[in-house]
Amino acid sequence: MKDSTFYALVTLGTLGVAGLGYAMYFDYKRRNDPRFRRQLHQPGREKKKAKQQLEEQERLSQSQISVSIENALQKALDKPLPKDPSQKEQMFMEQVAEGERYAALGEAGFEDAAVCFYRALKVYPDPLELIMIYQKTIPQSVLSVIMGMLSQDVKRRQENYYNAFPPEEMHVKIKELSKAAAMGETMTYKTMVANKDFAVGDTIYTELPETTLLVPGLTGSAHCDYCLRVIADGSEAKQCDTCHQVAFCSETCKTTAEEEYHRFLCPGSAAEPIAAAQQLTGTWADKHVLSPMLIAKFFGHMIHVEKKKQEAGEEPEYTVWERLEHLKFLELTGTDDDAKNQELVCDLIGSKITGLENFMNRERYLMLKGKMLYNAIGVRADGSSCPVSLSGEYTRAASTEGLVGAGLYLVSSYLTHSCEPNAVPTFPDGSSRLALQATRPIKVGDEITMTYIAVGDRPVAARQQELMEKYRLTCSCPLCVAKDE
Ligand SMILES: C[S@@+](CC[C@H](N)C(=O)[O-])C[C@H]1O[C@@H](n2cnc3c(N)ncnc32)[C@H](O)[C@@H]1O
Repeated sequence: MKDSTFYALVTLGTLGVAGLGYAMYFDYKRRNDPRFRRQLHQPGREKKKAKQQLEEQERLSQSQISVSIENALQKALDKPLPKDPSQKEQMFMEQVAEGERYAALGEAGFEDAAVCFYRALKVYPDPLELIMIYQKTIPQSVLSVIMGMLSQDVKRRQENYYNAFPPEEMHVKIKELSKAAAMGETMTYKTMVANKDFAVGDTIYTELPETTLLVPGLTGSAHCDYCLRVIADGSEAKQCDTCHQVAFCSETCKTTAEEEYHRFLCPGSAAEPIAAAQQLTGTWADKHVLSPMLIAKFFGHMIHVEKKKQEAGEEPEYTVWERLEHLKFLELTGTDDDAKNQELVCDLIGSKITGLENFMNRERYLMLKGKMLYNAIGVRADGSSCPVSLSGEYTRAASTEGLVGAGLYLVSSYLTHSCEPNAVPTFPDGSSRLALQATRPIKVGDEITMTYIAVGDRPVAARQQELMEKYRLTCSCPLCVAKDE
């Protein structure tokens, strides 16, 4: 059964608009969606109106606009927004009516009108649709202020993002570093630094993954498909009642997996197989190509998390999508296989979430694949660390021994590679819960590093070649820089 269109709109509104930033999404649609472009640029009367609006916009000096944008945004954000859907609806109606009253006063009422319309936009499930309605119904000067508020709001959110992420209790910060790299270059990148001193063996933080994937061959009965833990001998593995192809270590893992992703990905019963799910499982099990399955699981997880927050009336500061957006990714050129996998993922998740096929276009699919390949970390069940290495695709890999799967971790993704790292991801519970352990003394402000590849006693050229091929990075770790000089 499909989830309601309203829920899908809210979810995709969150993903597509709040997630990417209204302005970016707006701009993206304008460039890529012909239907949207047509709606924006309607001929005849609309063109004339647009010209008048442009002239009006020019009349307002830049300084006037920017002052009023700052003020207006502050006013709009000063009062908290309701959380309850019916209160939101009521507030929406009130703000639009009030905005219209202010707009009717002419220029003197434009700032207050923009505040009201902006607050209405903040609670409307599909803000993009509302902007399109505003375009046809409110004075252009007010719309200009609203669009300015929007980009200012997005900018503020971007700037503030790392103030509250990672959470304080993890004792690390994300900082931008510039440093000398090989061959005299300077590199600037985001990295994780310590917020306090750590001794060798200390656990710096622990982190749960957003999504995980078991190595093919371990599914079925040996390991829990949700937390990757070994299912102990004698304990009753709880298999999916329909496909019997995945097992869970507990009823909780089974229920959570069902809610988050398995309801999309279950390949069905032997009697009635679901073709797309079977093919996706085959891509992973036979070809060892991990990204389609990771993407599908991640999507299921993200929609589940956002839906839960909505149901609980929580107003998350940032969505899971926004957090993912902040991670770097490999820019990839799509292959025919990618196109097929994108279709499979859309078929599966789109069968439950209306509108997903519009959201999950080629560009976004490749971006997600690039995020997974760049950031996923391998998981071992026995307490030591061993990033995954697969035949077709890879994750950060120190060695392939003891591998049970891969996970996407939003904080640990920021760990920089070093050929002589000061930390190592470990999995002390035997599950995918990651505990980052210090392997050297770390002082406040020090960059925290892990190794993405097998270092051993390999020569610098071999390491650099692998890092370039897999991560397109020229390693600036002390070991590589020293060897280059
Ligand atoms: C997976 S991301 C790590 C997090 C990333 N710094 C970010 O901003 O999200 C990999 C990127 O980090 C930087 N990086 C990681 N390890 C590095 C190293 N040893 N030397 C230089 N750059 C490195 C490069 O910019 C690389 O493209």
